[in-house]
Amino acid sequence: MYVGRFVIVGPSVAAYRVSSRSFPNRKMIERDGSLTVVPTAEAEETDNPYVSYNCVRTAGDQVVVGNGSHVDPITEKLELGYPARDALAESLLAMDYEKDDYDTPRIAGVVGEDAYIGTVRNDALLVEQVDEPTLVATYEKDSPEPFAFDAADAPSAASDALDLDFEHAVCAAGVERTDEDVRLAIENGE
Ligand SMILES: NC(=O)c1ncn([C@@H]2O[C@H](COP(=O)(O)O)[C@@H](O)[C@H]2O)c1NC=O
Repeated sequence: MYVGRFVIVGPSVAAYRVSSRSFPNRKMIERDGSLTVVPTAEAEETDNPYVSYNCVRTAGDQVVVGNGSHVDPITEKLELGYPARDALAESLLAMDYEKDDYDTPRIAGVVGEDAYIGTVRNDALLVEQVDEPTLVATYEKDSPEPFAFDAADAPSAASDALDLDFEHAVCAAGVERTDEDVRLAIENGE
């Protein structure tokens, strides 16, 4: 099954995976504590505005994951003290679904003392508190649903997400939050 990009919120572990039919030549890099999706050296030039972005950012002891540029305003609102529910709902609604050929939804998660997951589609805005591993994807599985995911730390969250049996895996990020710190990991595919 092809579900496109997906987010899993654990609730103290999270993962974000890029799966892509159209833009497979991408990888994640770490910059100043953020993870960014960028083209690989082999990638053809594109003017698609949705395929390179910060996919993981930290705001104090909270971490934001998502499939596009909405990760930035969500992070900035958390830094201003907005509750995670409101930061997600306001940013997703303001930026809305992607204006591409598929009306691709925006998906995101926040890991913190409380954890949330959300999506904005062309027919819905959904933001939910998470207390068990929960997945939302851009296609097919496009409403948050419980999902068996038992990764215990950031590296295994990234590698387990990359290995999940959904088509066209490209790269994945893992997040682990403890009371002491936040850890991030990257797993880039072949
Ligand atoms: N975030 C991403 O990594 C990403 N990759 C592709 N898209 C969008 O989704 C469309 C479909 O891509 P694909 O056929 O790879 O699923 C692309 O034309 C692009 O508008 C993305 N936008 C949202 O998921």
